[in-house]
Amino acid sequence: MSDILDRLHVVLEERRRAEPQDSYVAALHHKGLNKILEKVGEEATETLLAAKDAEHGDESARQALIAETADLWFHSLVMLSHLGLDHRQVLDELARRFGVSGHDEKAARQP
Ligand SMILES: N=c1c2ncn([C@@H]3O[C@H](COP(=O)(O)OP(=O)(O)OP(=O)(O)O)[C@@H](O)[C@H]3O)c2ncn1[C@@H]1O[C@H](COP(=O)(O)O)[C@@H](O)[C@H]1O
Repeated sequence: MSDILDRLHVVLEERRRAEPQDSYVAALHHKGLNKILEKVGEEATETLLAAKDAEHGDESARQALIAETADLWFHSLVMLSHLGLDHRQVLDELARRFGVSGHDEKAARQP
């Protein structure tokens, strides 16, 4: 799971230097933090609406919630990238709360 975050991170870093007309992420960086935050807010709202639908919904409602959550995570990663941060600091923080260092994180996930 964190492998895909690592790979996406590499792409997001490249997009900070890309031309806005060539890439959605580069266009977001070009528009600036306020636009990125607007997208994070939009995706958060869409995610909570999808969660309400999924509560008593069918499989397609559950899939829609997964897609909206992916949009929210993705735009949150763009926000972190815009500010010179990335998923590794967030995973380290979660690991700290879980009572392990980032280094021990994989071991802690073993059943
Ligand atoms: N994971 C994603 C991803 N998830 C969602 N999105 C985009 O996020 C947008 C979602 O916003 P909306 O649903 O509001 O759609 P929209 O109306 O088109 O958006 P706006 O015009 O309102 O900004 C869509 O345009 C999606 O295509 C993503 N765009 C890119 N990625 C990843 O980022 C990488 C780099 O993307 P580019 O910068 O486009 O090369 C890609 O290889 C992907 O791996």
